[in-house]
Amino acid sequence: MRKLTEKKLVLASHNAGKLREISALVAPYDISVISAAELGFDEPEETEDTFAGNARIKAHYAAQKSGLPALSDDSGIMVDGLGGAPGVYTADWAETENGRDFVMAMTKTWTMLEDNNAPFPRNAQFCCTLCLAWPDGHDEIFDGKVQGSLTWPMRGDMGFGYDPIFIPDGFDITFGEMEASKKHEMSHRANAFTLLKQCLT
Ligand SMILES: O=P(O)(O)OP(=O)(O)OP(=O)(O)OC[C@H]1O[C@@H](n2cnc3c(O)ncnc32)[C@H](O)[C@@H]1O
Ligand SMILES: [Mg+2]
Repeated sequence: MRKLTEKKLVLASHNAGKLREISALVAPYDISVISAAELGFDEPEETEDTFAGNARIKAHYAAQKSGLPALSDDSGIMVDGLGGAPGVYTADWAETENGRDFVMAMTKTWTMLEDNNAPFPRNAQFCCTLCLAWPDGHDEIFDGKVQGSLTWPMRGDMGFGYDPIFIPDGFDITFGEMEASKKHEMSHRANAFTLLKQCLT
């Protein structure tokens, strides 16, 4: 496993919620971060059908363009009652002509469960794959998950994406109602980051 010796890292994501969370996770280390958007990079097409495949595309693209190591995050929610969907296509489910609409995506997810008469609890897991890639083509991949169940109606305006309908196991609040510092202790992203820490110390 390669360690990060460089003190500067590109965050290869265009999602403001992820950037906030990843920046907070990296903050205790002596590493300065800059996002792909701040560097003016466009978003590469996510053409793979796995989290790791798309995480690799994003991290290698930013590492090549910047000449710096880059960290990407590919993530999504897998709903048991929908056979694991939307999974890798979680962001795609929110796409509209006018940009992403997560209220619409959450409504669609819940409506499909209702239509399927899915049993309760409506279990789901958030998955996150982090990819740390270097300009020479080397990469390290780390996976994290968090189990929980879906609830309706939506609750809370913290977090982002599908957070308002996801209750992590052992809690009675949604990620949308959870303080960021708490989410950073136990989210799919935090769990993947715990493994990635080996590269930072
Ligand atoms: O690809 P980048 O630029 O990183 O940003 P993105 O939003 O397109 O990210 P993904 O392609 O990985 O799509 C994952 C989607 O899954 C959702 N998601 C991932 N992590 C989440 C979290 O912690 N809370 C809520 N929703 C999350 C969120 O809506 C994302 O848009
Ligand atoms: Mg994306």
